[in-house]
Amino acid sequence: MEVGFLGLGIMGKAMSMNLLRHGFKVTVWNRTLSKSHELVEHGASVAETPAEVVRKCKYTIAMLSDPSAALSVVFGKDGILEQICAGKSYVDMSTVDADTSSKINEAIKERGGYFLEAPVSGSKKPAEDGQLVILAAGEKALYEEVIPAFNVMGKKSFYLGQVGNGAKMKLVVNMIMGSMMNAFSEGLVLAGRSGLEPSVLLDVLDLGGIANPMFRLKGPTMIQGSHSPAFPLKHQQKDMRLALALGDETATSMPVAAAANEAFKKARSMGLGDLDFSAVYETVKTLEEPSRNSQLR
Ligand SMILES: NC(=O)C1=CN([C@@H]2O[C@H](COP(=O)(O)OP(=O)(O)OC[C@H]3O[C@@H](n4cnc5c(N)ncnc54)[C@H](OP(=O)(O)O)[C@@H]3O)[C@@H](O)[C@H]2O)C=CC1
Ligand SMILES: O=CC(=O)O
Repeated sequence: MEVGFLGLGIMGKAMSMNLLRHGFKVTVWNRTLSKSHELVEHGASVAETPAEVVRKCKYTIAMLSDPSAALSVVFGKDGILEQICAGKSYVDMSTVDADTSSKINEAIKERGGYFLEAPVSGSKKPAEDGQLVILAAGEKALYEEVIPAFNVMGKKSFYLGQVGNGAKMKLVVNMIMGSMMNAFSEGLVLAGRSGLEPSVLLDVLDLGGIANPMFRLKGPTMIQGSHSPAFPLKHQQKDMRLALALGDETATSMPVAAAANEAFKKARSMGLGDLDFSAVYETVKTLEEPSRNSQLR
């Protein structure tokens, strides 16, 4: 199967590498050309524009940062719309909102093409290991056609119905994850400030009913103050923002998510946006400092 792949960031690089490893013929495009070099060493071809990828490939997959990137690659100069036509398909795996996905779907359908949204749950390591959870929605026939590619990139694919449902499911999941990360960060800080050993807290958590892979994976590095990016904090904040907008639309009160979003915004304002989203821990530590200092004075 020949596929195009747009966006070779943390996720796109790992996902396209998996496709190559499993025998897919892959043509890649990335805004910053240098990121395609490693893929080329592993057998990928490079295209100069998203339009060129679509011209060459029946199926084009995208993994881009946010709604504005997703829209510009479709609607911009040399974008997807310039070449999409009957018999060609576009699968956007970026995390965006339902409105963005719907705009893309309508434009592609107008030109006779097929569209599937398919955001993923799982981070850098699951992407490298082909263990993502794929949340697809849109053209059912296309979903069935691209299952071989999904099976390489993920451990489980869900088909969720009409376009928008994949985006919504992903935003709900990441809203929960971002809120959990904030509670976890506060717990680690609280433990330390209470004279407890944060590493022991990790052991206690891991044996109880709220044990989870995220605490297990991120806890030890967070304690060390190391936040090498697997899931960049700026993207987690984008997801909180989009989830809160979904909450606005559906009149869903989400005070916990709103507070978590503020913490991620604070972290971005501190210049931590390109670090892992676990860096919100540093914000919690900093926010605690003033009252702590005044107590010490
Ligand atoms: N990292 C993770 O753990 C996960 C991320 N996601 C989601 O996947 C998507 C990608 O994430 P990730 O790989 O981590 O992000 P990165 O920041 O590592 O990569 C973003 C990609 O988008 C491209 N891009 C950004 N803006 C534009 C633009 N205006 N036009 C064209 N290309 C653009 C970048 O190109 P360039 O190299 O030129 O900057 C890069 O290829 C996001 O939507 C994220 O929320 C979902 C699950 C897990
Ligand atoms: O979107 C991030 C993830 O880990 O899933």
